[in-house]
Amino acid sequence: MTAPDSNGTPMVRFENVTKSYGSFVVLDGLDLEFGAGEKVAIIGPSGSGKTTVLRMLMTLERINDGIIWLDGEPLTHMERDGQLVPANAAHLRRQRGKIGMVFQHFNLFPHMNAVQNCMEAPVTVLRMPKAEARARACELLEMVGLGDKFNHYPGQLSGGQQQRVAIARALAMRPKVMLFDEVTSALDPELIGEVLNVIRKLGSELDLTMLMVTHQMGFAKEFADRVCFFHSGKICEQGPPEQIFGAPENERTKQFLSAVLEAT
Ligand SMILES: Nc1ncnc2c1ncn2[C@@H]1O[C@H](COP(=O)(O)OP(=O)(O)OP(=O)(O)O)[C@@H](O)[C@H]1O
Repeated sequence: MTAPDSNGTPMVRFENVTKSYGSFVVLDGLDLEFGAGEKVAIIGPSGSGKTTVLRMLMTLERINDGIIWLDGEPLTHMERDGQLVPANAAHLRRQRGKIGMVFQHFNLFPHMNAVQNCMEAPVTVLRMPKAEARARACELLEMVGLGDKFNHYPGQLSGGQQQRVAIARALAMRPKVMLFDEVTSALDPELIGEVLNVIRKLGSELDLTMLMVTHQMGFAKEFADRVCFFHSGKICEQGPPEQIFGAPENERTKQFLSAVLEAT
């Protein structure tokens, strides 16, 4: 189902990944691939492990077993004396820069304006010259429709505008993969559309691998090349949106979708 890149290497590969908190197993031997440029929606009930998949990919926490690969290189591991060993903090930091993540809460720096928010990581992490980082920030803010808000501080922006700054900020690191974790959940209903429009635009204009945990089934159906339905830390069913939403095969998928669609 994945769209491999020209070398046939998936952009992301989870290989037998397990994540536990104490005795509670959240991801249970997960095998999963995402192709270069692929748009994937991750859906499933609360607590099924959707966010954990993104957090493990972002290396925000360590996995207990297995390995995650990014663009053919070990993400969670590093090579030492010809062996793959768990990555050290410096390796994780370097790898993390290749992945952009946008969260439910925008987490912008309140004392920085929109341009400064987008410049901060490229300057401090990538050591990008300030003029270049500023030009890139402006270009990205234009792309997310905030060309007239360069000097606005988060407190002067609506939730939807702040989330669009957060998207521009993540893109400023030139990530290979963008992760979106319920990015519209904290927004007032009338602001959701503007953020989804930006994601739609990025999907059509940039050749980025985009993984999205979402409860917006309508958007998932329209946007995703593939939908993965999670249940209890495993993929229960996956396939093109027309299959998952139109003719789901698994009983759990059917139950979940009928409950969600009934509630909307
Ligand atoms: N730091 C943690 N410590 C202990 N348990 C955790 C921790 N983080 C997540 N969990 C548990 O792991 C399970 C999976 O959480 P996760 O956030 O991945 O689910 P989710 O599918 O994204 O759910 P939701 O749709 O509600 O966000 C949940 O039962 C959660 O309580």
